[in-house]
Amino acid sequence: MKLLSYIYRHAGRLLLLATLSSIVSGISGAALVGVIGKGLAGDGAALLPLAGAFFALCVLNVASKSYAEVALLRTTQTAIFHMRTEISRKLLATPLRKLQELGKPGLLTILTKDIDIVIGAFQLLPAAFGNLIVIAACLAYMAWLSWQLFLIYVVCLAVCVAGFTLAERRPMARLVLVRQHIDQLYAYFRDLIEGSKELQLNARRGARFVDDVIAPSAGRFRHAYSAAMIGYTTVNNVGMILFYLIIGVLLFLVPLWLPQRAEVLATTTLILMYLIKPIADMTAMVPALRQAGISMDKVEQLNGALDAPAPAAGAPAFARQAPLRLQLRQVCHRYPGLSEDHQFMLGPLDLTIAQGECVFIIGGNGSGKTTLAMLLLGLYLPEGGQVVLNGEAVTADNIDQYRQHFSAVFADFHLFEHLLGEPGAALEARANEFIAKFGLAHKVRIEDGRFSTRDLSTGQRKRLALVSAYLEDRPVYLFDEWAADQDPAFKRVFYTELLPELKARGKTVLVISHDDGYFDCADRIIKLADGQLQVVSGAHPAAPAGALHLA
Ligand SMILES: Nc1ncnc2c1ncn2[C@@H]1O[C@H](COP(=O)(O)OP(=O)(O)OP(=O)(O)O)[C@@H](O)[C@H]1O
Repeated sequence: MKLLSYIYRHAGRLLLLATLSSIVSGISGAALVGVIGKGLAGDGAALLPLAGAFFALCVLNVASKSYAEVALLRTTQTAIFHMRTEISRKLLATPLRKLQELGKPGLLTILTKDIDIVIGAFQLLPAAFGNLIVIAACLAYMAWLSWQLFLIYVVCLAVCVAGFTLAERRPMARLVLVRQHIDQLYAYFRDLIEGSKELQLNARRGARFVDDVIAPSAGRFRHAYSAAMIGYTTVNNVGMILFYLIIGVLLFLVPLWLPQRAEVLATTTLILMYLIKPIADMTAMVPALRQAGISMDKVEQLNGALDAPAPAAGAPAFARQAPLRLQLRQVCHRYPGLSEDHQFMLGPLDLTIAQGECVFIIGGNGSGKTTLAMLLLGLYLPEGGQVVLNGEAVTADNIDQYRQHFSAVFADFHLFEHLLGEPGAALEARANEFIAKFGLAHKVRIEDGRFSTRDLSTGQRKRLALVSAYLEDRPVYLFDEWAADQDPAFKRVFYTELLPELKARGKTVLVISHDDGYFDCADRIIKLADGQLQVVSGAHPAAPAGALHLA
């Protein structure tokens, strides 16, 4: 039902056309059975018109069935397209903290496995839909032939469906369990792929990971899946036996107390035989449709969790004034810890950064440098206090606009294959210039708006990430331990040439660094310790007096 309503929302018109042609196909199919039944009754005089009706119905049936299948295929593909693009857009609009809380493994399982399962079911829907229409048309024809037989048949069928629904409860519960095991198993697979170096290096550890972690999880999946499918197979087979039983009752027992004309009995039997395949097909689809229902719940839960409120129209804009003035006022951020006493708390911090400053953020591991960077970049909204740009406070409504002032290369950066800028020769030429500037012209170039390769060393890939950041040409740059993977020569180029160049272009540069040998390259140094500003040195002439306060 959820699948159908999703399709209806995204391709309602096509679904309507598909439904109409399926109805024509179903009715013509049922009429064909009727004509065959009449032919079997053996009235010689009527044979010629019957032959005409038979061939006309054949053509109508094939044509409407083909159209319905094509229309349903288009409908389901449209729905699949919307599902994939909608969820990607929503994901991008979701606050980073929320994504971090949802977790990469869970998100990936939903985006890949669950969406694939739903897509698989979407692809079954055309056949399911066609079968439903055939069943409905055949039942209608049966009712027209003999309402008593129809009533008895419908009552028997309803009892069977109720029995099926009851018997299906157990395998259905197993399917829910299967989905939970998939989550766990996929998280372990991710560990296996990302930790393959460590596991290959130590054969014993690798074997233990497979034997003690993956095998039990895969075993739990196998057990639950087999139990679910065996359950469904048993229920389906019992259902088919019951179906034959109903045919037997209608054909041999009912006429004993409710005599029927031979022609009616023959045609009814024909209809029931004709219905065996669509009904068997429908019941065989049930496990896949149930799995899709469970996956659709996951997709909808994710959709709900990602339901970021759209930025309010008329959100306060940032004054396009130069120079930019960035302020943190009593800003704080908290991460949950093992217990209330072990929470990490950054701030409250007060800080002002003026345009053209080169500020180094230093401090020990876990002191809060990256968290401060996330707040400055607008990737986290502060839990307390305000981030203010040019006198305008950053809120959920204007945060997207705020972020457009920054470009960053994170410590755990992601290098995109595509440049993702305004396409054109100018962008490619600038990118190639930067590649040459960063000493990679012999390794990589831009082809069709993308890097010719990303198979490079970590330090080289980080230089390409810098190319992407340079291309964005934003007023504020943030580099989180960018130089950590660079050789001494390029590290020096970064601190003594690239940073001053950016500064000379009027850019504000924020650098998270542990390279104490280059701290003198900063206009100002901010030191964090356990989430608090500790030591501040230097003051940029552009920074107003008292711009920086210790919390
Ligand atoms: N997603 C998270 N959930 C919970 N706690 C977190 C999360 N990210 C960071 N922390 C905690 O917040 C604190 C500050 O982390 P942060 O990454 O800001 O430190 P850092 O100064 O950048 O460290 P490093 O130099 O090691 O990169 C750490 O104690 C860390 O354990």
